[in-house]
Amino acid sequence: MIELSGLTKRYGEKVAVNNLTFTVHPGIVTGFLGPNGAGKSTTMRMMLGLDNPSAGDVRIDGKHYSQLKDPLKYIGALLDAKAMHGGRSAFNHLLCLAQSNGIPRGRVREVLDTVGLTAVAKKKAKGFSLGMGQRLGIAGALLGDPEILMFDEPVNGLDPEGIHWIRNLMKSLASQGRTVFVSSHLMSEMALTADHLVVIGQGRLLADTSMTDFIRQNSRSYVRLRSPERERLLDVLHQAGIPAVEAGDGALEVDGTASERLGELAAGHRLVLHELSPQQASLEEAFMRLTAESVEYHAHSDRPRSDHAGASPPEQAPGWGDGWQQRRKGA
Ligand SMILES: Nc1ncnc2c1ncn2[C@@H]1O[C@H](COP(=O)(O)OP(=O)(O)OP(=O)(O)O)[C@@H](O)[C@H]1O
Repeated sequence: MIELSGLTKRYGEKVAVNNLTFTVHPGIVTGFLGPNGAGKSTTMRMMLGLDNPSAGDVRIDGKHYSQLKDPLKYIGALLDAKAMHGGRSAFNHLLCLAQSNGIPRGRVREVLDTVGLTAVAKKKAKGFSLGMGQRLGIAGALLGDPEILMFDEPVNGLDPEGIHWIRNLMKSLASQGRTVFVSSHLMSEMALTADHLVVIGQGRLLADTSMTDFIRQNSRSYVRLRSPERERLLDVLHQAGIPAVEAGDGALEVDGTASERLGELAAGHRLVLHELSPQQASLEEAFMRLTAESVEYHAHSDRPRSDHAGASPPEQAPGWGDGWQQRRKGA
């Protein structure tokens, strides 16, 4: 596992990483999220001993990175796909890494095959596309067959087939009991890959929780109902003491009541329903809500809204009808 304790990095006045304490556990994929400049890469660099902490500590299986003998056998990382000697072939790049870490030559061919670069093994890395460079970086991470893997933006530049491949690779590495720590700005991809999330903003820890709990805690979940007898449905809900919100497209939205109960209530009153669908915000919405206050760099025309996926929508939010106002006033 990877253990961070009070990890801090200052660059002059700038506190890039601020007192981070969390543990990355084996057997699951842990996603590492944060807005631009939140401190993700700096944290990963310190995990790999590429930067020294200003304070605090990070340990890999109880040891500092510098104490690891043949570190590629403990932890493999993809940080920067371009961080390789462009004049070397893919094979020779990996061979150099292997030789400096006591890894047999045969393993180079294995990982080239795993990442699908066997056909271009003799080609110089400087001629590689972004996606090929990512694959070569991933091959380097896998080279020592390590128990811990760390990927910074691994799907950057990969085509859809490549994205699918890296997703399955990370899941299968975790299912083998390995520790997988991955950063990405692609929320839809992260939602499909990660079991657990660590979220930081302006260097500070904002969340360390399961994917399911993260979305539940940072978004609004509700049930959408549509009926050709909308007014009668509203009456039935009202009589049952269940507040409903008008969705704007003719549907009703109900917070805090399970879809099963709503379905049974409608059936009990012989009401036809055309829709009964539990809704959950996406990871992207939950992320934007949690990190809205921590976003440092944003375009003015697209300023993130702290209420984006709010459990308490704003009075003027589009799609929120009078029902919400009435419910709030009546609450
Ligand atoms: N060598 C450095 N010198 C000065 N400031 C730095 C240095 N490296 C990083 N920083 C600053 O530290 C902060 C965190 O940067 P970092 O690259 O770790 O963020 P990040 O979360 O990886 O961002 P992104 O998602 O944009 O890649 C930023 O404000 C950055 O400008």
